[in-house]
Amino acid sequence: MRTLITYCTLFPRRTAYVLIALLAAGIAEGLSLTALLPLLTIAVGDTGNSDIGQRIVQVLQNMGIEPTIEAMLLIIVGGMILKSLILLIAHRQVGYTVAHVATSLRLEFIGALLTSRWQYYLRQPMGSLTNSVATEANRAADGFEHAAVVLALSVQVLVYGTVAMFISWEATLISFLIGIVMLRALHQLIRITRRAGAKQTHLLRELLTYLSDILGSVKSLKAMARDNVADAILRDQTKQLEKATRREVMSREALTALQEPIHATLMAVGLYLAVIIWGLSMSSVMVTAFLLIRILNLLNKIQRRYQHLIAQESAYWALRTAIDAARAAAERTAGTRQPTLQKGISLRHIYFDYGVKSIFQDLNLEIPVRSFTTVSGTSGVGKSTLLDLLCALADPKSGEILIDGVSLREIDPRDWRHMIGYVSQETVLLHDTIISNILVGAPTLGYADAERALRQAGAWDFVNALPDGLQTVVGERGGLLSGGQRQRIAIARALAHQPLFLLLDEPTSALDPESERIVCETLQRLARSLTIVAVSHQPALINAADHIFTLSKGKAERVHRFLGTEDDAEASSVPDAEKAISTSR
Ligand SMILES: Nc1ncnc2c1ncn2[C@@H]1O[C@H](COP(=O)(O)OP(=O)(O)OP(=O)(O)O)[C@@H](O)[C@H]1O
Repeated sequence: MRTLITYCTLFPRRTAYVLIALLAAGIAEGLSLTALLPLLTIAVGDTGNSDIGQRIVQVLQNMGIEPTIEAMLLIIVGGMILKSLILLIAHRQVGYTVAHVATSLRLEFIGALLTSRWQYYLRQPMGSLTNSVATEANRAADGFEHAAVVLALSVQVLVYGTVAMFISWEATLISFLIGIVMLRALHQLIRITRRAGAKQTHLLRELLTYLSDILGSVKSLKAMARDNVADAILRDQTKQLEKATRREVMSREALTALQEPIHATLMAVGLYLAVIIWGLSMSSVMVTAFLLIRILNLLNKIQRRYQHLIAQESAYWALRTAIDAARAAAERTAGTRQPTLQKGISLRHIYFDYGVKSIFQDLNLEIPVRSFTTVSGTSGVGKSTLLDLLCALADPKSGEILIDGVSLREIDPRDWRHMIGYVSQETVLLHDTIISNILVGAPTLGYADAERALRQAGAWDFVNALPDGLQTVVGERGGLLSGGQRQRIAIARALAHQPLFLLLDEPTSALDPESERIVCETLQRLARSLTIVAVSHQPALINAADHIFTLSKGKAERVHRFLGTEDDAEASSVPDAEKAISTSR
């Protein structure tokens, strides 16, 4: 019931349209049925025994309609056609609304997720997110459809009930009482459906979470013939899902199967009361019986539809919880100062931790503009975290990051990020063309920007040599390209919108020496007009930088280039910076 009310309050206008249309349809149907009585009375020549029959005949005569069989039949058929037309409009409205519900839930979830804090986003399993967008949004929208039908059927029950009341209030009352008893008696099956639906929602999430994890590392598992472990787990989860689905099917079918015999028994009792106990006229009994069958049928239908709604409701609530959690983790949008990058970036007394794990303690770092800075350090020391702080994906626990002297806290993170080009450590490309991968999220850019960015990243020659050039589809996660090619496409993506601040996390780790040389030269050239910070272990890249820092014990240490004797310099085939770094360690 809570879901039913929630749907109505979430989409009040659309629910109201649907209900008005269905109410009109119910009235049309009710009106055409009342014409049955005079039709029957005329057919059996029994007008004298039926009050209601006489009254309707009189009303029709007042309207200038002679109550002939033909006229009655026309009224019934006309009413039914009108009803069908109204139902068509109503059902179309329901269909459109169902699509709208799915779309708005999806957009709400995606919107909440994309504006959530990076640390929250990181903790979400990919499979669970895709399941929410695909499966849960659809199931929740199906739930809305069932809710709308439950409401519409309830309206129809009211219409029928009202019509039936005029004919025999006793029979109507009895049939409602009987209907309520039936609904209560079969409610246990609804409970089973609710549990089975919730189980399916939970299992679908687990299954898709596991599946997407496995698909992410399927190559290494396959190479070691260990994919059968994944197979076994996926099989087990799929079987459990089937079990839950069977339970839902069983309870649904049991409800339908039990409704029929109970219905027939109750009808027999109803007829007995009407004919034998109350001694109603034959025509009234026939119409009453007809109306009672309709009422009980409608009540049965309501219960069946309600059961469908209950089977889907857990998907809606799971999605709602996910949306609310993402909203609660929304990243700050406060900050009104417009960022500039004319002077430099300063990190002052930065403290940062991931819960119990402390990463930075009193970190201080100066990054001058139009320069190339590299940061190195042992694995896990916090190099990527430093980049996260610089692009405001993480906030320091204390201390300040100053952009041209303005605290990053006073700047809207999105305004700041518009000025940033970022190359992540793991190069994951979209399953799309090279040009789409480069221009993604930047609709104002075009072919010329992509070509310039590819040239800057030293990737133009290999892309141009491909049969489809920029239109080459790179495959799942860019799998049809080599690691080095992927990395250069990622660098081109970061350069496409001509950022002022370029952040690179191990940008040359997958490159051959020649490609690395090209990228280093590119970065040195770019550093004349923009500010670059690269995290790297690669001697060539470190050596190409203007400023070199190492991270150690939560602090940054400036590494000065080794200024040895001429002999030392000549002997140095290992990059100077690397020597200096190893000396400083
Ligand atoms: N979201 C997170 N939640 C908790 N701990 C994290 C999170 N991200 C990173 N860490 C931990 O913080 C430490 C620093 O991680 P970070 O990725 O910044 O290191 P790194 O120096 O870039 O390492 P590598 O060179 O191996 O990439 C690591 O020990 C890591 O396990």
